[in-house]
Amino acid sequence: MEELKSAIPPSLKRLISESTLSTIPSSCSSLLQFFLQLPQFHQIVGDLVDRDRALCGKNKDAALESKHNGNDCFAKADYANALRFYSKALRDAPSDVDVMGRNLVSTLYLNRATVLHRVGLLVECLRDCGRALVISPHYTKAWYRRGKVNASLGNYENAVRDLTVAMNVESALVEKRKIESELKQYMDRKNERNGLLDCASEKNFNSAAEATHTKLECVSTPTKGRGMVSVADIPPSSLLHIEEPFAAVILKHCRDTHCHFCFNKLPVDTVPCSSCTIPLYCSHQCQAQASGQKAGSALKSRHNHISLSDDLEKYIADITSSGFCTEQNSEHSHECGGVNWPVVLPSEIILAGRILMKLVKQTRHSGGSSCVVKNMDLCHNYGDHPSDVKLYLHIHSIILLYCLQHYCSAELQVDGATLSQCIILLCQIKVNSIAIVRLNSLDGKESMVPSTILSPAGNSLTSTVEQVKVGQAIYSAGSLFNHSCQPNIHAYFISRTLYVRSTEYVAAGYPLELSYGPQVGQWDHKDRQRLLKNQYSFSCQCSSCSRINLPDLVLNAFRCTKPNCFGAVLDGHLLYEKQMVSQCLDIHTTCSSNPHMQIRKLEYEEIKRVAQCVFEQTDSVHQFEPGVCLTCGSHVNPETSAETLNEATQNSKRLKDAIVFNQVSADTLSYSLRCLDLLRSKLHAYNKKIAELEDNLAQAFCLVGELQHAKSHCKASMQILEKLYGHNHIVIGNELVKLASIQLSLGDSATIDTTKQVDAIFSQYYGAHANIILPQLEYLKREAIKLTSQ
Ligand SMILES: C[S@@+](CC[C@H](N)C(=O)[O-])C[C@H]1O[C@@H](n2cnc3c(N)ncnc32)[C@H](O)[C@@H]1O
Repeated sequence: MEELKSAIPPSLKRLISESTLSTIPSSCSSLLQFFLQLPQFHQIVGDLVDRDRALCGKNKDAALESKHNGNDCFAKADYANALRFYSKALRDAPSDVDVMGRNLVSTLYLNRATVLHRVGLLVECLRDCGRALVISPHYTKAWYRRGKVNASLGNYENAVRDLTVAMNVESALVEKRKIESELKQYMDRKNERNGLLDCASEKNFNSAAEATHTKLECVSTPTKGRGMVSVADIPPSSLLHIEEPFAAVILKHCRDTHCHFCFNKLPVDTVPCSSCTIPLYCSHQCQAQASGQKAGSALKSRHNHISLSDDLEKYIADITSSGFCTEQNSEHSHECGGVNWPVVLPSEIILAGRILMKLVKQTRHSGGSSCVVKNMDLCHNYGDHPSDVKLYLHIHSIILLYCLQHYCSAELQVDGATLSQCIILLCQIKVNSIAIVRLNSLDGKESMVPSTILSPAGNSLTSTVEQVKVGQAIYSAGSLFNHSCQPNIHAYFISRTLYVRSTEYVAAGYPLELSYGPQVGQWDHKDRQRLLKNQYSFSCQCSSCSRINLPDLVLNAFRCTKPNCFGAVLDGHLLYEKQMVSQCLDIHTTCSSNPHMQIRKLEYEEIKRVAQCVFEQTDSVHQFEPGVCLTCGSHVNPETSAETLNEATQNSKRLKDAIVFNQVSADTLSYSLRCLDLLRSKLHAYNKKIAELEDNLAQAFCLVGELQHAKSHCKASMQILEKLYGHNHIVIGNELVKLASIQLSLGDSATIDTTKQVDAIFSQYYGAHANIILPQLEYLKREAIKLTSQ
């Protein structure tokens, strides 16, 4: 793309940079005309769409080579590599190739199932057997393996059914006899005990069913365009909104780790797309929903002179037909077949392609004749984008439409009008797309494994959770929620479904606002404003940005050197308009009458304590000089403090590296403790840098097995974060998870109270879904109860 960009003459670049909403069609047409005469353009488009140059297509030879390598590794009992090679072979294998009379894909699934059985991954093994049978229902070895693994799971009823089918489809007499004798053993055991449920179902788990009972309304706001309110008062933790995405796409860095449809972490038994090597799915269901392909042909027992009971017929039908097919949701079909553009172009462009194709299909289904794609009812701000973004939008719209045209040339014209709509769509995506996130355990464990947190010394890790962005999606109604730096609602995801829940009491008609990223306590006012401007092109007008907040004053502040003064010394200029100060003063009176603002009342006294003078001079614009205490007016030399800060920041980085590489030495710890003393002597007690270092020290002490120290540093970090975020914020919930895991390792009876606090916060943010979002929670609760009952 850089090559194309540099070929554009300055006059055309100027035309694009000066383009407005009404002139985009003509600037697009001019750029298109220019590109059409440019040989590099045709070369680039050819590389992206030409099937002869495609690198992501199925490849029989590559699949056979990986299969061979997998077999070698299996023979040497190198199961980890055998698994890797079979998965790679599955990714490359064309779906219609037979090797030695057997479909290659089903053979590979069974080979992988055998490895999974060997390494004890029984449920995964059962699923792979099912996948082999969906493709080859007469595959004796797959029925046989299925029977064996069901027996290993104690599920003798299904083991008997599997071996009965295996025996019936097997033609060799010797083999039949062998199966028969095993079948007899399983029948005896079946009679002895009832087995577990067949847990190889490919259906998605059923998330705690909960309905929304709150009626929301889209209203027009004075400063933020449209916004959402509730028609009635809402208690905390009410589920307000559930929505499937209009379109969604996985982010590039998660392509090999997360399912391309539901965005959950991939299991070891991944399911690749059946027509290209790009997407990986966690199940046949996700594969079918993304590609609109239906796998499988049922075993026709009657035609094969096999006589089976009705119960067994139904059992076979359940296993051998994948049963998943939704043509409407086939979001990947236009990207499939091995062409390169879905891998090369940025995720937001792929998302735009998915939306355009969905709109084209909707037009087709409704019998619409227009070939021009209509726009979504979403806001955008084309005019506010800088020149380089406008150029990027123009170039990528042309490229994208050329790529899509190869799939549906009749319905998508590459002309000024369609290109203009594509650009608007890309702008809408920039403003309205929502990042799909997952809570990940930083110690690399999805769920808390007892040994990692219970070891009393050495290699003990706290359970640390962080949010990771895995996908990007457009939710039509979800994008009507505005942003607040102190949000009163919380958005989260189960698979790709968006859930929105209130986190505090919200009065009827009061704006329901979530956080697009930066929050009070995390960043100060100017950094929040800068990020929202850069990323979303708006100046935040939320209530927290319109008045003084305690976190904004102290987050990056130095401490006052005068004894007993708790005042903050700012690190840079801070400008407060009169209105922002008086709004804060008003809170004191407003709070008493307004129940949903009670929490602000609590903050008021604290703000006053830290920044008295702000409240004493309410008659002008306040410009605070750096280096002057907000409370007593004493002077502090910010330069010497800044030096200390730099040194401490360097050390924090070293400590973090030592934690990542598990190389925490006594020297690193004692040096970090000296830095902590230094930070505490120079920075305001609520400065976030102190919290970060305390947090790192907690983790470092955990690693060397000094859990008492780990506990006190964890608590010290939390005390600061509570001042910055408030007691019930989800950030505090995450900190409490760490504290509870340390307390548990210490056998500390306080664990039960900590887990109760974690439970309360997570329930407020996730309601009945808390245990799904944070599987560690259930474990912590159980272990804490055990501890108290000992
Ligand atoms: C996802 S949309 C929200 C719905 C939007 N207000 C509408 O009318 O469609 C994001 C846009 O809403 C506006 N917006 C959201 N939160 C805002 C805030 N705190 N301050 C100012 N504008 C905001 C900005 O124009 C932003 O680009």
